[in-house]
Amino acid sequence: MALERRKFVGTFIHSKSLTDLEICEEATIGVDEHGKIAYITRPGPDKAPDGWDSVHTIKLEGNKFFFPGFIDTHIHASQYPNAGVFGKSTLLDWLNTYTFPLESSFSDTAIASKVYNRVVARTLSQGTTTACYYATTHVPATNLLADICLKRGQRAFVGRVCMDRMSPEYYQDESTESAIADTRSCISHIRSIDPSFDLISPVITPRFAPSCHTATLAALGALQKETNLPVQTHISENTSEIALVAELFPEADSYAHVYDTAGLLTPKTILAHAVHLSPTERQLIKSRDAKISHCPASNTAITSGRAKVRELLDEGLTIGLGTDVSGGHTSSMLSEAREALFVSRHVAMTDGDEAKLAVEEALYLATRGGAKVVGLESKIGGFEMGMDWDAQVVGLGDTVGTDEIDQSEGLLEIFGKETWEEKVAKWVYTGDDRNTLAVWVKGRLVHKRNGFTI
Ligand SMILES: O=c1[nH]c(=O)c2nc[nH]c2[nH]1
Repeated sequence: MALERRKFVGTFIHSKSLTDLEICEEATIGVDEHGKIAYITRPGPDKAPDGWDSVHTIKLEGNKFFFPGFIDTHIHASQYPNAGVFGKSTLLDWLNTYTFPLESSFSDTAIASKVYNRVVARTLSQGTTTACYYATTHVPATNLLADICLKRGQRAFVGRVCMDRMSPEYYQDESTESAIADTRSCISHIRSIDPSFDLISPVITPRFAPSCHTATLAALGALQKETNLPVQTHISENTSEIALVAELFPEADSYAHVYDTAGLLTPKTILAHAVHLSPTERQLIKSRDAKISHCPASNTAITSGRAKVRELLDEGLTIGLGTDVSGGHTSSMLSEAREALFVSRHVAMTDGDEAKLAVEEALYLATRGGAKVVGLESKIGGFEMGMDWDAQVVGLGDTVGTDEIDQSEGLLEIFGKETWEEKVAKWVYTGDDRNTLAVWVKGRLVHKRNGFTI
């Protein structure tokens, strides 16, 4: 879709590295007709190239700033109606009690349409510009999710879930052959709506090792080799699940080894959770350059465990954040970043202060880290020349005036003496989607909060 050139002026904040959050005041970014960053002037008067003088300008003032869009590296779109509904369950009983009954209802595309439209609109409004979605086993509903992401403009990886054992009879693939045929059918559909997978990409999705026969895992590994598509699955989330994997795959040395044997541990593989990995598994994952989606809200909610993110980072693993709705209760990546901060503090209570993540580290994981996890680090996750304009405007509200409580929505308690670093910390710890005023994906405006003018 042809776009107009635009200029964005004001304060830009993004991660340069895990520990370096760059704050650029009085800067200008020019975005071209293709939604790409064509030039950056930082800081100081705009040094626009020829032809950019009369371009529409979006200028931020006060406690507002541009921030890269969030990248959710693991979210079950179909489970969105269950967000917050998990009782006291843990993974295996949670799947049977809450998850499989809901997912199976997506044989009805009217249900799928309602849920998928809602989750895509909601996550866009929360600043998620890229999402790695699990759908369900149903081909029509999975294709519909891809259509909805394309129509609403969210960058997405859409996975048709493969599961042919250890699942209820009413909700599982008939055979290895049918799982592969249905997966191919979704790949073809996505190719028909987005031929170069520019915005929407298929992702090969074995649910997790226990729900796939060895032959199915191997066939999905072969499909990955044939197509070079990304893979997403779960690993080492919960101790009962790990025991089940050992029972079902007695020949395997470890959970990670099961995926490796099937050819599913690749540089394009996203492994969600990774809470209880052994040192040997970590080494194997690193040697295959597979990626990890850390899901702290879910790991807490369904009591899976506390992933030791500092250790994983120190070992050089590539990590992003995933909301894991509805194991996780929130679809907001801002909340997920906060959960990552708090879980790291719980780890610190036993392992020492070194385990604590800093705000800038959590934001890195939610943006640049996520971009690496989904293999798009040259395109998204930061503000660099040639990158796509996947961005959000964050507004914290005006500095507080009187001791009356201001009832306008989304105002944070900014007293006026805060540095930008402190304002960002207030956003991460006390903000929500009311602070997300506008969102763009590849230069296209995909969400604007009522009352915000651009
Ligand atoms: O958090 C999770 N959510 C799921 O849907 C799932 N399936 C297998 N393992 C899982 N873990």
